[in-house]
Amino acid sequence: MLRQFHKMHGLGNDFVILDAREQPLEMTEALARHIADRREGIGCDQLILLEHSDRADLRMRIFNADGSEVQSCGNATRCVVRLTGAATIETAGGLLSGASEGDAVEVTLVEPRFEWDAIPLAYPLPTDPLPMGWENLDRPYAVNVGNPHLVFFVDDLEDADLEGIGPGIETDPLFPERINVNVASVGVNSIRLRTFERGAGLTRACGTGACATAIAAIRTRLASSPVNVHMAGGSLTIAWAPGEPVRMRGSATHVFKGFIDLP
Ligand SMILES: N[C@@H](CCC[C@H](N)C(=O)O)C(=O)O
Repeated sequence: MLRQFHKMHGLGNDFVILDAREQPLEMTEALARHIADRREGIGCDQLILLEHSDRADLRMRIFNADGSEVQSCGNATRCVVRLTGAATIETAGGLLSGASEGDAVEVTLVEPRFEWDAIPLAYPLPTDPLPMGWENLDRPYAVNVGNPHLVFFVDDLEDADLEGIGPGIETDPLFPERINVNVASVGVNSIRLRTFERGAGLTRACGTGACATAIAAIRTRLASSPVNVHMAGGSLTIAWAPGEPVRMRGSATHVFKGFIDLP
């Protein structure tokens, strides 16, 4: 059956968005991987499936390029708010909200979690920081913002071979659900960030990575809220205070609309 899709991106982190609210669609890991494949399918970092929700304006399901279904995606949340006008969005990572404001979209994600079993880790360890190291990356902060992140603060962003070291950290048995890996350097209330995403590899920007990194920086007083986070694809403004959900503001871009033949 021919289905319409939207290609969108948030700061170069790109998505195929399929709206299955009227016509349900059974998504499998293999089908998601095929659609996300840049040679065989349409190509994207994440496939986003919109479904009906009883709790919110819509339900957003997120599939990484490797086909794995995950809980949250900050950049896609802004894209879905822009595309549909939804004010509330149900995800596996929690209930989110958002609104378009001129060229920008502001979304409120969830309250971050820091406990070892909420990250989750395989066994109890402190998470602020985690007393662990991988090659020249040491003592990351672990933060769950709906999905799991590690944040390494470094002096020189270019020193970290994130592409080389990312897969080993992502799949370390310490992280039973795998993990997203962020490397960041902090300037005067601004952060430079690179992210190796679980199930997708290096991306041009990661919204939840920016949130997790800003939260870790605010918590450790390296930065104060709101803070600008700069990534290869552009910048986001992140606001957070302890005990509150994290807020993210940035662009969401529609690229084109097309049709794909799906079973
Ligand atoms: N690009 C995203 C995060 C997508 C999911 C992530 N790779 C995971 O597995 O948790 C973002 O903008 O937040």
